Amino acid sequence: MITAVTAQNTRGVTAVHHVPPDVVAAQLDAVLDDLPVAGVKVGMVGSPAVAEVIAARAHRLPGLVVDPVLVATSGSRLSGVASVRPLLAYAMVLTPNRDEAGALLGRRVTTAEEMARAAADLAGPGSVVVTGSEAATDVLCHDGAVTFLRGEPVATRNNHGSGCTFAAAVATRLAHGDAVPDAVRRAKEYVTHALDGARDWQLGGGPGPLHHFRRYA
Ligand SMILES: Nc1ncnc2c1ncn2[C@@H]1O[C@H](COP(=O)(O)OP(=O)(O)OP(=O)(O)O)[C@@H](O)[C@H]1O
Ligand SMILES: Cc1ncc(COP(=O)(O)O)c(N)n1
Repeated sequence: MITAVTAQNTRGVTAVHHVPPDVVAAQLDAVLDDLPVAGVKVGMVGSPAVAEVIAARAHRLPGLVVDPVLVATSGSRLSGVASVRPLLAYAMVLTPNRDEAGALLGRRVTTAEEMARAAADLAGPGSVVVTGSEAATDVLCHDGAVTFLRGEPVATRNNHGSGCTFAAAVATRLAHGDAVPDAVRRAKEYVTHALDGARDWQLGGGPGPLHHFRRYA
């Protein structure tokens, strides 16, 4: 589903065109009315009206992973908190990074303890992973239990879309029937592998992408 068209490269976002809510609704209905949807990942939403369109169909969106995209790594604002809030109650897994968790809670989320508290406070019926970016330690709150997921930090500047990749991989594993903790663990392994595969790429003047198809290379 296209919710917004962005003009961006490794250095920044230069334009955003928001797709009208009725067109987003039509895209969703076109798929839901015809195809067996097994998993869904929501990234940049763009407007509260589009969030409402998605929320109104939440009962038809299995394995819903919500990545509350607010600001691009390059610093450009992509969405407001009001465009994410209507979806929180429906997320099977919510995947904010520290800044996004902080914006949703209205407080600083920086340290490991703050990440753990944020994951617990954001978790409701669904689970939450607060991601730790280059430190590679994420915090999962699932079924009321908080777990630290320690990864292997990859020394690279190519991390454009690491959070989007992670959330999409979680949704994919859920669609394959994994339980949430397994889906999150496998998604993290995939992201680490994809980051490592693009470690030395020189693409553009800013942070480049991950090697999503490394296993097929
Ligand atoms: N340099 C790195 N080395 C290892 N793991 C990383 C690195 N950077 C990010 N990760 C992992 O990638 C996943 C996505 O988290 P991250 O915090 O980067 O998301 P994000 O900030 O929302 O990403 P983006 O906004 O760039 O899409 C997490 O599992 C995190 O630990
Ligand atoms: C459409 C869209 N969605 C998400 C991101 C966040 O990714 P990043 O933080 O790596 O810039 C982005 N830049 N653009």
